[in-house]
Amino acid sequence: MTSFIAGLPKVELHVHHVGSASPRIVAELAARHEGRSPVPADPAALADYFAFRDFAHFIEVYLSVVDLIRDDEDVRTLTYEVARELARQQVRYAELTVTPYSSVKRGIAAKAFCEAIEDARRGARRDFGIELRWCFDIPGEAGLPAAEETLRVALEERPDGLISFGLGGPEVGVPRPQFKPYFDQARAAGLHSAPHAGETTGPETIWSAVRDLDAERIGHGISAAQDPELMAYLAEHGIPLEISPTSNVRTRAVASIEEHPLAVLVGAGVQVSINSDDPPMFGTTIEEEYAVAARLLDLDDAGVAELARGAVRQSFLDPAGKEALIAEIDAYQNRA
Ligand SMILES: O=c1[nH]cnc2c1ncn2[C@@H]1O[C@H](CO)[C@@H](O)[C@H]1O
Repeated sequence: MTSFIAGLPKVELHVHHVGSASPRIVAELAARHEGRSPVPADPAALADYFAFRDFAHFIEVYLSVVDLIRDDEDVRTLTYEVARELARQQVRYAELTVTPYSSVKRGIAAKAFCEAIEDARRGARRDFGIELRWCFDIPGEAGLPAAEETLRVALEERPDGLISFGLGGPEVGVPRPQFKPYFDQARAAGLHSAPHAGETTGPETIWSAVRDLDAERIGHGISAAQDPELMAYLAEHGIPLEISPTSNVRTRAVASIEEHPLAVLVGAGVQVSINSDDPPMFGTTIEEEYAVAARLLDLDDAGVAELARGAVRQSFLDPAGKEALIAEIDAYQNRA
């Protein structure tokens, strides 16, 4: 199964930009800012630094890594290296969650930021054969000013790879309805709606994401498992959940892998994709997440291939791109 997963052509629908920086890259950036950052400059020390007490602690640590990214060259290198690591694991297409607000606030001009990620996108296609798209997310903890700025960068810069609009960060104390006008404008401009909801709060946040933000896909959404009516709604309306099992354990949203609700959601007919979220921070990879999902769902190789096909169908890729990827998965599964 491990080698089947390793060779399987895959897509990633929920993976954060800065959260994907490898320990080597994080340590290199930390060394440049030594004495001015809590992030250790030794890759070996990062594993301890990435042990999270709870979700709030995770966000605190995440933002300390964001703080290491100071100029557009950092953004270019980070993005290109993230793509290299995804492609190495046979990820053919990834929708990367990018938070322009965090970089603009730290002094990187929006235009330079967007040029850097677009350079990396073209370079990654040329050098690694991977297609990247962007989900620009509002960091929820920064509230409406962040929503305003994220929408402005999305609409004014409109990088070619931009495909969706998101909302991340903490959910407690960050009600979703306040973001409705921003999602409405993003949707009107042709962007897909893919907010986080129900990662650290209950099903009511997912209902709100669906009703107020017109969500077409939900980041995490695991608390839907507590609400049969919501699961039926998500199944009926074809609103998939982007699931990252290890992330939920590492941020302590779920007490243990055995208690992860993935099987409950799938049993209720909800569409799911399997994703890595912030792989080095959670000590995981997309390959490992597929292995965990196979265990939780008791899947054989054919079942795992079907998970990968489901993620392609749920992606915001164009129909021809989806068809090509599904054909590639079929060919891999049926290889001699
Ligand atoms: O699992 C996650 N849930 C919510 N936000 C996350 C997660 N991983 C990374 N971020 C990132 O946290 C920042 C602060 O809001 C945002 O940049 C968001 O993309």
